[in-house]
Amino acid sequence: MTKPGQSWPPTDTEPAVPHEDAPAPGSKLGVHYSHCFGCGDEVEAGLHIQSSVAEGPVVVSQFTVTEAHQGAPGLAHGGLLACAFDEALGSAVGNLLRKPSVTAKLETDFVRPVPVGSTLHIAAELDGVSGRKIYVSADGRLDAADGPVAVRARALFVTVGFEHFTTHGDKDALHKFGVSDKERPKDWDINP
Ligand SMILES: CCCCCCCC/C=C\CCCCCCCC(=O)SCCNC(=O)CCNC(=O)[C@H](O)C(C)(C)COP(=O)(O)OP(=O)(O)OC[C@H]1O[C@@H](n2cnc3c(N)ncnc32)[C@H](O)[C@@H]1OP(=O)(O)O
Repeated sequence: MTKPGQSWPPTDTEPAVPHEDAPAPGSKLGVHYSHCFGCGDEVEAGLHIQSSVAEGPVVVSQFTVTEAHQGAPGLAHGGLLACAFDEALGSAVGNLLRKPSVTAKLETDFVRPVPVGSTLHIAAELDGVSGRKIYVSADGRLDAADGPVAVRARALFVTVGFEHFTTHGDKDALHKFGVSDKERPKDWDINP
């Protein structure tokens, strides 16, 4: 998406201001969908990422690499690491801005190998908003919040209407996300 040295975000943006109903710093974030490969508790070989809100427009997540996540023997698969970042970045966008949004572009830099048994500490920060476009980036550190950086990611999310999920996915998507028609206009900004 961006070459080394190119500025980020790649366009003029407004600051990303958390929604007034966004969970407060310190809040633990629950599973957004039990069958989500990133966070769902009903996906046995999933990533089981756990996230919470930090200070600033930041969400911190932990992902522990298991044998189910290998590429090379004893090492995490790069595509699964990208998946972990998609989830962590999406969690920051969805929970802080409370706008239904999807990943349009995801860029990852793999800086160090990530062994099975290690825990990635991912800090995802909202970098700016330009209309429907939300720019967000993250660092993943090995085994501690101040450990060495193993993976970096940058992404563009694009805000969509809830019909994106009900039209292209499951007609009961809203219900499965735990978003009721009644709360939707108040709690979710769907007309950016
Ligand atoms: C999941 C949300 C749940 C919500 C409710 C519960 C919340 C719980 C809280 C939180 C947890 C969430 C955790 C989830 C984590 C995982 C997220 C994923 O993996 S999502 C699946 C993968 N992504 C897709 O399947 C998208 C497929 N693509 C599309 O549907 C479309 O292409 C879409 C919507 C991205 C854009 O299509 P258009 O027709 O609506 O809009 P156009 O005009 O094409 O794009 C808008 C702007 O974005 C730019 N843009 C679009 N794609 C771009 C790209 N690849 N690179 C650069 N710019 C791009 C365009 O140039 C345009 O910019 P200009 O307004 O003209 O300045």
